[in-house]
Amino acid sequence: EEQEEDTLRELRLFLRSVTERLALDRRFKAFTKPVDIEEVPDYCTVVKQPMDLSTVLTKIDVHSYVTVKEFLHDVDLIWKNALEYNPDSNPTDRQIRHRACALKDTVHSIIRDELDEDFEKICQKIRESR
Ligand SMILES: O=C(C1CCC1)N1C[C@@H]2C[C@H]3C[C@@H](O)[C@@H](O)[C@]2(C1)O3
Repeated sequence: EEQEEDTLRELRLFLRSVTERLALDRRFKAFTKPVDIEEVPDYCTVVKQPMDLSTVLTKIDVHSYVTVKEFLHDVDLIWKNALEYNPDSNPTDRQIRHRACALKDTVHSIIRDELDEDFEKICQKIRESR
């Protein structure tokens, strides 16, 4: 009902605010756009579900997320994909993994600091009802 749409509108505003902060952080520039599969032809053979911050913003706007948990699942994909595709001990891979870990830790810290657990509980009830 209308109250549910009010809740989901507030969820989208919160998720946009979090995602935009991440996208503005220079450490996370490599995560802002999809990996260019013309530049990296084997990427899709290694990474089964590519994800990036611009895709997360699009998913917010098309109402793909009904809970913060679903949003965090996608941001965690960005982190896991980066570790999976860049596992080696060379400085480039290490820098990507360091930044991926910072992305994951930063988003979880923002959520812990700014999300009311009762709000997420209401979102979960809406998700279970659909
Ligand atoms: O995994 C990624 C992105 C970094 C986080 C997401 N890429 C795979 C390629 C390997 C490495 C160096 C460049 O070849 C560049 O194309 C990529 C992009 O970085």
